[in-house]
Amino acid sequence: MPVSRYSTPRFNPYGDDAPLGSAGDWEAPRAQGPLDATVSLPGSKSLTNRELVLSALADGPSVLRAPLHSRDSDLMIEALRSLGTGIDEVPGTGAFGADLVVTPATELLGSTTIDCGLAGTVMRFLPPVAALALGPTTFDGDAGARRRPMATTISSLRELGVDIGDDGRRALPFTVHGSGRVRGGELTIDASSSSQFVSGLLLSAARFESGLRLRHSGERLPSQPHIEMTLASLTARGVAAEVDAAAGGAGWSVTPGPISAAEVAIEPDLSNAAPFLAAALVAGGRVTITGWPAVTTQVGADLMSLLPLFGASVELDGDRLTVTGGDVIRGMEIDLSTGGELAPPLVALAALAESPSEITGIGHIRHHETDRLAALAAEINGLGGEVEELPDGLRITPRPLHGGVWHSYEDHRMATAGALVGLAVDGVLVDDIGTTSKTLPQFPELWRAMLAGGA
Ligand SMILES: O=C(O)C1=C[C@@H](OP(=O)(O)O)[C@@H](O)[C@H](O)C1
Ligand SMILES: C=C(OP(=O)(O)O)C(=O)O
Repeated sequence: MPVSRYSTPRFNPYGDDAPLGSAGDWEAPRAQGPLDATVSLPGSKSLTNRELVLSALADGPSVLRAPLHSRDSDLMIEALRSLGTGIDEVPGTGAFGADLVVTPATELLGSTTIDCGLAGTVMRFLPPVAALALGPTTFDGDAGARRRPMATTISSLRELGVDIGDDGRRALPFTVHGSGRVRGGELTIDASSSSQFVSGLLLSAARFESGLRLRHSGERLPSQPHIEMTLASLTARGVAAEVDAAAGGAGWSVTPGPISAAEVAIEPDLSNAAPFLAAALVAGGRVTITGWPAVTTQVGADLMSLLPLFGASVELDGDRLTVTGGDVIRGMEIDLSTGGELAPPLVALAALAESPSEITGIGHIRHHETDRLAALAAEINGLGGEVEELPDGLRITPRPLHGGVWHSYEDHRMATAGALVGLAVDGVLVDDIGTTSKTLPQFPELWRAMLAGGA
């Protein structure tokens, strides 16, 4: 199995008792005063990995401009290549590496093993693609990936007539025995633990013989903007994909037909902007992110309304978004069900606020890279904080924090949340800052440049 340039060492957070200051810990820099920084960020993980999949299924070669290059996008590229897709690097138009030319395979071929790492987008978006390939494709990933929910992907494909072996598996590893065709049709699934179950099916559905009429039936549907992103990416490539009005917002249909080749410019990752923008609240001063899109389906755009709730002021000037910290960080009550991936930095902010907060609607983030509710509570409480786990969120009562090891749990957003706390607290040691390579390998440099007032 190819080893990604961005692989981080395997690490069991629950077994680790590394002493303070052990080799590999990253001393989170303290802010020395108010910030005045401009930061440019690499491309969106969610957009890059969707466009890679759609390009591989398209009717001709596509070009991705300024795509993300990180562990998650590397894994997606390697997986699609191993199914026969041509993916070539050409000189980049962005500041963060090569552009990509994606040439679809004449016929997708299985007989391969796909390493999903810890990438939800790889493990949920590619099994339907493997079903369209000829031959067996085995999916596996990190130890943490084997704990992430996959039952809905497996049962969906089985209901659409795809052979996934008969060993009753509900998680990685499993093998999709692709026959080169998927029947498609009507399907009802429970996507309450991840919107990626919906997106994964929709992305391939135009290539199913009957397309797909999909419904969600379950107690909640998290991360709906990510489903809107999937629909928008499909329609931009000429696919008839829409919300099924009859299903009250919890149904979608995709008509069978070609997926157009396209030249697509990938927007900067607005969710990765969260710790940088939140830094202006923690340290004071202001942080500007460049390349902020005027129109986007990225849930990170919600930071424009979320950060003012904590006391920031926000100004969009052309494509530059500036967040300026207020006198204090205010605590607040928010339902974050649409943007669970923004929870780690916002919980870190809440721990540094002047009054308590409750962040709810995010029970599903127990199934992200790690159980983020448990991890955030453990790490903040480990530094003297008071965070209580709720069934679907966290209650955060700010307390004076002290230094110590902040565990990353192989979770990029846990690592960056530790960096945010470390801006305000002496002696915070993030044990695995390298895990930010999942979506933002440049994080340590960009963070130091932000503190130095750089770009
Ligand atoms: O489709 C996507 O690109 C994503 C969907 C969301 O997943 P969940 O619905 O599992 O939260 C989000 O949290 C994740 O970071 C990326
Ligand atoms: C939940 C996340 O990732 P994944 O795409 O692996 O689900 C995330 O990036 O916050």
